[in-house]
Amino acid sequence: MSNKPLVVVTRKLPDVIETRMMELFNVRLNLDDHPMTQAEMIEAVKAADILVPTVTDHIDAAVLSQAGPQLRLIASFGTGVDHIDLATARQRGITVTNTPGVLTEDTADMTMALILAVSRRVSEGERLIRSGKWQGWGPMSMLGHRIYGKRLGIIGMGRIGQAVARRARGFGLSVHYHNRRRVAPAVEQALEATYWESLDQMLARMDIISVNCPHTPATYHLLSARRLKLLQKHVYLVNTARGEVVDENALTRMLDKKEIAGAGLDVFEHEPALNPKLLRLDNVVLLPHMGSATIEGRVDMGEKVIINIKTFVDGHKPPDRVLEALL
Ligand SMILES: O=C(O)C(=O)[C@@H](O)[C@H](O)[C@H](O)CO
Repeated sequence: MSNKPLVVVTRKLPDVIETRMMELFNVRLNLDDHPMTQAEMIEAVKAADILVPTVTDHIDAAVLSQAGPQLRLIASFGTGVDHIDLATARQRGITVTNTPGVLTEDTADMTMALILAVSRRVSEGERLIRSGKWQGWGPMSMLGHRIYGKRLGIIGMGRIGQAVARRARGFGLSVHYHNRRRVAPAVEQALEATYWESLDQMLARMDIISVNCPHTPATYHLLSARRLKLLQKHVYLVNTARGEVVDENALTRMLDKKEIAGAGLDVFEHEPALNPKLLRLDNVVLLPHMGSATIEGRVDMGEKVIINIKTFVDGHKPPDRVLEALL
């Protein structure tokens, strides 16, 4: 790539990262950090040599079909790439990278936070205090459920799923998992994790379910209405992965009818919109997609984007290339 490539960044990144990028590349920033419209995205792919999008940017075939021939790299700021049409990018010879690993621990922490928040009614208690209606301690008030000794079923045993498993062991949970492939025996032993080939059977036997798999065509509505019905009445479901993995309307109906005990949701099918009924349910903890939201994580993600761009610009294969086949 000849002189300084034009790098179009679609959202606000940490100052230290933007400064570094401006030293290295010819950068166009999104100064007011508004989510780009499709028209703005099309304008960006027409101009950019390198695009740095985030989860709020839909890089679909319609957008990519308008990309200029100079667009050679999409260096995504984030791990999930379900907002990018990878097949069309590959057809156009556009390399796609992401930022895996650097937000694993933060997202696993938030998963545990949601498991504790929903099972111990943390948000409800906080709302009661803020409502001014708290009458003081009562022996039977705000009773939740113990998680120590319970069975946790993790869907997706990649980096984040394994980080959740490590934490869950610390909380005295027994760890179970379903994944496309069984993890290495050494990893399973280290995590004291039990593999379930049948997702249906695992769903029917767990106390807590954590969704930690990527959203791909194969995992869309993996937790369908039929599968959600396999969950027992006392179960808590937590999702810090992608909303599209769960049939949100079916889940909402079950939560409303107390067919499961509760849910902790950080992601939704049509973010930022969510099923309005969820807002009225006490047995649901709702978060605005902040699973990985730490300043340390954002800086680390930014540094990974810079390394991916620099190696690409220097004519080498970037370290975090997204290979469709692996998804
Ligand atoms: O990495 C992901 O896949 C996420 O969902 C979040 O951690 C990111 O913050 C977001 O994607 C930024 O683009």
